[in-house]
Amino acid sequence: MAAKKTYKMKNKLKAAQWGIKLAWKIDKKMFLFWTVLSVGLAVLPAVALHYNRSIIANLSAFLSSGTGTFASVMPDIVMLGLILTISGLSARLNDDLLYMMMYDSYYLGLEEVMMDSAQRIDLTEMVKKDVRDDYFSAISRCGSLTDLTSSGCALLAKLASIVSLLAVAFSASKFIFVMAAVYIVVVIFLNSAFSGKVRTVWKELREMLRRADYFEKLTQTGDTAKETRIFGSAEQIKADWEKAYRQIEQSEVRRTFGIAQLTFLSKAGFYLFMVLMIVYSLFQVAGGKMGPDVLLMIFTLCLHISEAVSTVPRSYQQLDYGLYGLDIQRRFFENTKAVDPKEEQHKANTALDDEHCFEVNGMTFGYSEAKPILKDLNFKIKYGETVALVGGNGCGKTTLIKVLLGLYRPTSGEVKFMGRPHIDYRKHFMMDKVGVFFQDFYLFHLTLGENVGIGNIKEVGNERMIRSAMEKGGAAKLINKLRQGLGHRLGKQVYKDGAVLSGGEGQRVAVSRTHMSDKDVMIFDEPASMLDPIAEMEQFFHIKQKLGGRTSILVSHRIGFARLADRILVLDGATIVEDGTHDDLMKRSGVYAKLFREQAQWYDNETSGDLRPAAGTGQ
Ligand SMILES: Nc1ncnc2c1ncn2[C@@H]1O[C@H](COP(=O)(O)OP(=O)(O)OP(=O)(O)O)[C@@H](O)[C@H]1O
Repeated sequence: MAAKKTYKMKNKLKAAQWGIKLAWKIDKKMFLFWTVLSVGLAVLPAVALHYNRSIIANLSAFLSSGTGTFASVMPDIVMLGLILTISGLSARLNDDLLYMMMYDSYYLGLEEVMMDSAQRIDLTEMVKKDVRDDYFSAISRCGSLTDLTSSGCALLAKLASIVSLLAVAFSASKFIFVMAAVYIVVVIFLNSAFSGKVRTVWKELREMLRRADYFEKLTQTGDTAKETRIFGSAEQIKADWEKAYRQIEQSEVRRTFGIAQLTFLSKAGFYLFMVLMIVYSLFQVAGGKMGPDVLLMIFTLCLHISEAVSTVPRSYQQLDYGLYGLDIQRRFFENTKAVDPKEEQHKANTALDDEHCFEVNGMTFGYSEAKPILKDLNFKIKYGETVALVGGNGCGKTTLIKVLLGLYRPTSGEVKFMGRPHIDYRKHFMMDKVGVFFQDFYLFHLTLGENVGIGNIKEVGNERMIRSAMEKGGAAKLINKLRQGLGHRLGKQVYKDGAVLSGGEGQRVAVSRTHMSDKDVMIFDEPASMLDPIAEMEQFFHIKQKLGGRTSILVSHRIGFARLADRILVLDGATIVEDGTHDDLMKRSGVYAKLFREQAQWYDNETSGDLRPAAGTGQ
């Protein structure tokens, strides 16, 4: 138990250190300005109280016995006004105001840091579910740095205020000082005990809210409505939502009850403290040991102490919550392999091998250690060679492409690109050398032109190049079809008038994006799987032209596309079972020849209108 507490405390301290360093890097002036101002304003009430005592004595002497002139008490009146104004200002500078003032710098600053860091995370890590969960957990807490800076600043100010008020209390009465100190310790103890409990409940609550939100949206969004309506799964989903919601209610009750208990105890403590102080002071006045000026000062002092102490819980909880989020972020970014920008400068920017573009030696890869998707692969691809990857669904073709591109690191063995492992190159080396079409392409909510143009980011505004790429990718007709042509935005999620493209149209746009780039290595992974047969042939024709002399890798279930290649690699059972030219593999009568003959049969039968496979058709 004690070890667990020490571990938690250590992590909190590390998170605080990490957060302060980050805040310092993002905007140190903001941090310094508000800290100095808050602490400065926080000690002013104590200073004011100190002077207030003599001011009150002078004013009461002038009012009750006419001691002095109006002009002589004038500075005291002005001073009293100033003291009241400062106290008011000091009270206004609370957590909410600080959070608001720091929001722009630290909330948005942390979001930027997250976006930059995410770019450097190894994709092999990102496909792991626990890493992805941790990542979402980290990025959904971008307020944690603002929590730390604003509540940290507020707590520092409160601490300064309490210490300075205690000093004044000490000078007025030792008894008052001891009572105030006891009161402060009790309130702080209560808060630290409760805030841990409230945070645990809040953590559970977040998970439950996420789950309930998921089920709630399932029955309501257009994307899933067709499945829920046609298959009648809405009742099942609703039951899951109700279950998640019931858990939320129970959790909310516990959280609210915890906060109510804390508030009650804090308030009760405050009244008890005030009553004790007043009774004590009245006895002192009655006994002639204390003047009315001291009584007034003690009363004001107690109010100030209570105010400072009563707002500590909120700042403490916010700070604690911020540290919790920062600790998740710190651990995620410290434990996840990422490229260090400093290391970049020492990396290579030139190829090492002038014969082979890709070299794969004993390479094994799996999304989880237990189940390799690719096992002990060995092959080389020469510069200028066109290689087709062929194999059934799920055999690992797309995965192999991603490993060849260095997006995923092999579990064992090695992959070299132009003579070196990917990790040895600077980040931009691959981007400058490779143009790729992924079968799981993504269309951004940008304009049609930009969606194509980003294939060659330097030419993103070059309309002539975009139009030419769209001709080759078979997407040119879209320019006239969409009301705003190249300037029309895609996607309905973000823009009201965004265009929704069909699967085939989207694929044409994504292939056009690949035609934008003019790279040494071109990779096409199922570029025509959603196209009608004529468009498919056109696509293959333009790709063939594009390949001219470049190193290229083609993936397609259409054997006709594979025939564009100089060499064919057949994947089956996690390994390469055949490697050779079309003619070699047909002679071998293995997996490739079987695939080829089966596809040819269906084509022959389709043209004859008979869909039963015909026997004996072949090459
Ligand atoms: N991100 C991922 N996380 C876990 N497993 C994955 C992931 N992506 C793919 N897989 C698994 O890896 C295997 C190979 O997938 P891959 O997409 O490489 O096959 P493919 O040969 O390209 O298939 P297809 O011909 O259907 O496109 C599949 O069994 C798939 O379930």
